[in-house]
Amino acid sequence: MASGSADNPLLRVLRGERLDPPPVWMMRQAGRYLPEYRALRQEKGGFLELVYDGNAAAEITLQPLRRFPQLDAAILFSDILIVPYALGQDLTFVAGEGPRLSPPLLGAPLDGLTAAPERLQPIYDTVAKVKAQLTPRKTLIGFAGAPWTVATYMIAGQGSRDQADSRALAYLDPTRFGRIIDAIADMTVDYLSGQIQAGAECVQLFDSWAGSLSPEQFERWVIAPTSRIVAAFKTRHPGIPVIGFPKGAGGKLPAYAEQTGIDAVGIDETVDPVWASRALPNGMPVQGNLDPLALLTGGEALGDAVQRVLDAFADRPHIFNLGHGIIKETPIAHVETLMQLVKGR
Ligand SMILES: Cc1c2[nH]c(c1CCC(=O)O)Cc1[nH]c(c(CCC(=O)O)c1C)Cc1[nH]c(c(CCC(=O)O)c1C)Cc1[nH]c(c(C)c1CCC(=O)O)C2
Repeated sequence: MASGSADNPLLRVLRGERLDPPPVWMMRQAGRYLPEYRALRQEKGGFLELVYDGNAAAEITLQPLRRFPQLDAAILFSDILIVPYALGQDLTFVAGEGPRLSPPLLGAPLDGLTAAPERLQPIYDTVAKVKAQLTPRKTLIGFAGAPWTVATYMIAGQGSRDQADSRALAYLDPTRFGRIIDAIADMTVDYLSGQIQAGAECVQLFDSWAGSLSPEQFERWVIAPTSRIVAAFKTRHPGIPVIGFPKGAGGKLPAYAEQTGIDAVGIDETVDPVWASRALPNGMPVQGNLDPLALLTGGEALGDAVQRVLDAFADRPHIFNLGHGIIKETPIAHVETLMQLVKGR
């Protein structure tokens, strides 16, 4: 099933080739910094309405590629919190406040939820719609949240600054916490697999809160469940690349890269790319790590920051990306400049 990567830059790099210029995409490239996204969101009412409208979601997935022809990949427009929704929690997005999941698992048992895997089906339809409209040179990236990050939302019922409730539960009742992690991991394997069957060509696991765990807890709740997901996924889809993005992992990145079975590792903007290039396994593709604030700011600082990233990864397979999602106030003109800086005029 390792479909033709011959003329597809992102897949070539994910399979270990170095390309100059590198392929480029941006985390959160479909979203609020684009006026065409804001217009559709206004029209359809809310974020979840967009995700569950296949035509709208496919259109939003493709919007950034229409505007920036240099982009090498489309990332499915959806959200990591669709998995908790499929596990039976209610999901809403409160304007200006972010996501809410109920009941929060801090006060309610997991087995009180009724799994609803049919809530994933519309997402696969979106994937198929996007795939049908993409040229073979552009890669379609599927994604899911990693169990630790998803668990922090399920337990608190919303985003939380330091994930304290989840970290405490993990110490207090590791058996109960482990059951939550396992339920997320199982659903995630099905979810990623469904995206591949529908036409996605690689997947990324977002572990946005990996940075809040102590080394032992990181081992137990980031590395171990990620390894299980990757192993199960690879059994179903041998040869399909997995990108792992453990945001904030810092010095724990080499262990993550070596032990989880992922094919490529995403690094955030706090990681020194020169260190990362030396410390990460030889030949492993690295994705990152322009500071989203440099992109927001633009000007000379942006040019310098882009060059530092390109230089640091000159000797290994590299996928140019931001260290985290694009900030919604980022001017379109700065993204155009970034594309020219990475790809040459
Ligand atoms: C933690 C997390 C979430 N979602 C995601 C993460 C992990 C990555 C990260 O750390 O940024 C991942 C995500 N969310 C979204 C995508 C789509 C694809 C893409 O990257 O372009 C992806 C990959 C769309 C979205 N997901 C969300 C929006 C904004 C919706 C809107 O207001 O229009 C988009 C475009 C909403 C969302 N979704 C989530 C939050 C906390 C919020 C509200 C805060 C915010 O608005 O940024 C959970």
